Amino acid sequence: MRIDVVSIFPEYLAALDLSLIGKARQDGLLDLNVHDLRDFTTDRHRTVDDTPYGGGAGMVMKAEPWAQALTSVADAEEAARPVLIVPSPAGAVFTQAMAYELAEEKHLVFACGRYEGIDERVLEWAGERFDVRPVSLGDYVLNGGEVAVLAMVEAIGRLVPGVVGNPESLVEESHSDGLLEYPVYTKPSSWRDRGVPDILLSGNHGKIAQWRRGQQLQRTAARRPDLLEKLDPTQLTKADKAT
Ligand SMILES: COc1ccc(Cn2ccc3ccc(-c4cc(N)[nH]n4)cc32)cc1
Repeated sequence: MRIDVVSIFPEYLAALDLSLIGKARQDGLLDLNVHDLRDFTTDRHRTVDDTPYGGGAGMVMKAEPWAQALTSVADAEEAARPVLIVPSPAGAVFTQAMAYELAEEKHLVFACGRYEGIDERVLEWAGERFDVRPVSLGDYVLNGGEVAVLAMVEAIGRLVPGVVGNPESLVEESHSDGLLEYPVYTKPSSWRDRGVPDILLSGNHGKIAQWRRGQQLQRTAARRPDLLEKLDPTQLTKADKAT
């Protein structure tokens, strides 16, 4: 998978050189490139923003530098249009289902806005070359798109085959089956007078799986009842319903 990120703070994305995503880049599983939007300006001051039409506080990101930057990353030979993900407070909320879907794409481009956002005409213009997706990280306000891109690249990148050493670990995790994950424990078995649930020490893998599933359902009901309502009834077994 090829990933291009455009930002006026490319150093913000340095975290993508680390850990799992960093190793995937070294291994050639992710062809990840970060671009400085200011490299696509033509004036001496490398201007990327200006005052908003209609007035109001703050500045708006100018269209032309974005058009130059996006044109330079849109590989003309590509058969399918790359997906252009534009983090925005006004976007569709990013979910694990979206991460799975985007992990299938060959080329993702992320446009990190700042200030009060990007001139809307960029998203309209980009629609000819890209599958444009405004995406929100959640219902809270950030100062720009970079934090959202770090989160999305990690969530998507880890689903690309070969990135996570043991694909098994992707199966039983929060949101992969629509539920929150069960509690986990490790040595020592007694820590500051707190023990580990006996079932986990029993070696009875069937009972352990049953207990873990029950924990998932209890946690989801307590912390995220909205997820339970979304569950397809066929995803709940008779035993689940008895929990
Ligand atoms: C009109 O309201 C606002 C307009 C812009 C901003 C600052 N800003 C500029 C670019 C940008 C990109 C993404 C986000 C963002 C995404 C999520 N989930 N929260 N905030 C914020 C962003 C704040 C608020």
